[in-house]
Amino acid sequence: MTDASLHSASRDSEAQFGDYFALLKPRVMTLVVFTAFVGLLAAPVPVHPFIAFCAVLFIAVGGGASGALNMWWDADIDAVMKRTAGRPIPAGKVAPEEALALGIGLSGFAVLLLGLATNWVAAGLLAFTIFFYVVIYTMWLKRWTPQNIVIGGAAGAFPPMIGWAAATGGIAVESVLMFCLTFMWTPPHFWALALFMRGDYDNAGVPMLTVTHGRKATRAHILVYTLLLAALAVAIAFTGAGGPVYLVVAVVLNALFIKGALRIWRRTEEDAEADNFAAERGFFKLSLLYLFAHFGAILVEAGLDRAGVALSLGGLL
Ligand code: HEM
Ligand SMILES: CC(C)=CCC/C(C)=C/CC/C(C)=C/COP(=O)(O)OP(=O)(O)O
Repeated sequence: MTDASLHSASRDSEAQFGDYFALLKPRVMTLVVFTAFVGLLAAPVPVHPFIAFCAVLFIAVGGGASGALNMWWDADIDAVMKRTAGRPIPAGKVAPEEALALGIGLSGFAVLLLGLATNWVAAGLLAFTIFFYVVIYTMWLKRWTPQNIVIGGAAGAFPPMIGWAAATGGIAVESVLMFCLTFMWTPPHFWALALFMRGDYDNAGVPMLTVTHGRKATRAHILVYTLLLAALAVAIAFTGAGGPVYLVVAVVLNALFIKGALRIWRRTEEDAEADNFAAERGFFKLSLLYLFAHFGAILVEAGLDRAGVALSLGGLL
């Protein structure tokens, strides 16, 4: 924290439910929760629908709580970035200590109830993910190194492993592959946004790659990570998590993603200024579809596997 005064600022007006809800970063968490949901349903262990619902709910609450803690700690930099200046704390709607209390309270609630509803491996992973995002990424890496999101991306990659652990009580090759896919996806996802958010991170003094190494280097980094991601994403088709449907989705989306990354790499700042970063904005949107479609395909493959097992069992009877 560089500006302690923000952390003790008082509220301008009465907070509404929507202001507290906004602290949970609900839009980002939808995709996070979807990956956890896929991790849970892709596991080869049937889970009672009510337990599955509770598990996904508690993972969502834990994720949201980590967002509130991130906003509490980052209130000073959020206040100077255009994209985040309207968030509940810098906007004076919610007092920092309220966000802190909400974040800690919901984190404890989510971890405890996930443990009681499923098992303590899943609850431990959820606690570790919250810790990683809040302490390792937000409090330490984000303001220290341009590798912040490469290492910190691990936080966003754990949810499918939490889902899988909720169903099985453990960790498996498939859940580690889902982690790796999300982990490799995070840098291109975020750096595309950093390119078109231009001055925000400079103004806030956050050492994002765009600030420390410039936009040209960031464009090259996006391309390299996209190529590595594509190799991994297509290889997953030939593992227990993949299959023919996944392969088609991965080939199509990775071809589009590589095309987008190549286009971004070739562009100069003048090209980007001329069309207001259209290619970079398009690539960021494509990144969201990319992850959603890959996890959707993993879910379909798990469903097909189960249908196959049911059919062969039916044949035996
Ligand atoms: C450390 C890793 C990550 C970083 C630094 C990052 C950064 C960001 C940022 C700064 C935004 C704009 C957020 C805003 O609207 O205020 C964003 C948007 C988004 N991110 Fe990420 N992200 C990361 C990981 C993830 C993960 C793992 C997921 C999902 C699995 C994800 C899903 C999304 C979604 C769905 C949006 C769009 C939200 C909207 O529509 O407004 N992100 N990301
Ligand atoms: C289950 C569980 C605990 C899930 C956590 C998932 C997780 C760590 C998601 C990270 C996504 C995210 C909002 C990054 C924003 O980075 P930032 O904080 O630097 O972005 P900002 O500038 O928008 O605040």
